[in-house]
Amino acid sequence: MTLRFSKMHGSGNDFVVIDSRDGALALNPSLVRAMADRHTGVGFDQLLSVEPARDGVSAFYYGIWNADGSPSGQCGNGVRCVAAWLHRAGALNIGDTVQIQSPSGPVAVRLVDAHRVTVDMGEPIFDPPRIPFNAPHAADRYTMDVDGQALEIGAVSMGNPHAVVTVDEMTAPELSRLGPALTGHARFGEGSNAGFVQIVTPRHVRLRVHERGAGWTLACGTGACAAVAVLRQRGEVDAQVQVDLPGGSLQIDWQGPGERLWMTGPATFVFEGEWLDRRRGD
Ligand SMILES: N[C@H](CCC[C@H](N)C(=O)O)C(=O)O
Repeated sequence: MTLRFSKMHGSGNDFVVIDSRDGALALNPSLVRAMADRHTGVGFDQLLSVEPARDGVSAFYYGIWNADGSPSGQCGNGVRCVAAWLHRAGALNIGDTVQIQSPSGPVAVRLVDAHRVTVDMGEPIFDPPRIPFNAPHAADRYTMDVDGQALEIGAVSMGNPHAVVTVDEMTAPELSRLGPALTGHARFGEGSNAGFVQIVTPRHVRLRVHERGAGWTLACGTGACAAVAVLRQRGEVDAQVQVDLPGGSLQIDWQGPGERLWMTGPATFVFEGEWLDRRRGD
């Protein structure tokens, strides 16, 4: 079996994008894990499949698989790459706005240029059962035991679950322990992406994310959205925030509760390739 793919990244969060607009692609966790291997496979944080829309109104559907083979509901850096991929495939023009269906619902993308995309990510979700996060009611912060340490977190969904922790130092050594512990914390029923955010000014933050299903990544688009949503709900950042991640910067715009959140950032092509899957002997 051979699979053609595009290798892309959004601020260093890297992807394999596969064209399944004919709906023929049959992925499974073991194939995803094999392709994700950075020694014996192609290597990626997530695999994204471009498929026919399933809701009858979006232009396309896109599927999201983490490197460990688990599915996700949303991928901020990934949907920007899908938009740029569609432009390169001749299916989307610069300046156009088009709705793309994700596993957690539709988002609207607009090509600013061939390598920069703005996404209407919808409204952040703070209602615990919809994150899902185990709490009696929604709050702008929760204190919980993480690996023996009392940690104050924010919890929000951007179509996928996020925990957000404010830190004074991005290089704090305990982050390497707290990241995985928070990602697998039992209060997040489906796991979480764990973001550690330092407020530089109300319009500028730094962020590192330990992603569910992928580990520490160079950037996380929904993580940037989640961090701004949590901090803005607390009144600690402005409506427009630059989020600096290890792999690059994203621009997040959110007026506040009840409003939709917008993310703008890059989408970069790296190479085109063909996956020669010899595991089946073909
Ligand atoms: N690891 C995430 C999916 C990818 C999110 C991230 N790469 C982004 O850009 O939003 C999850 O399991 O929910």
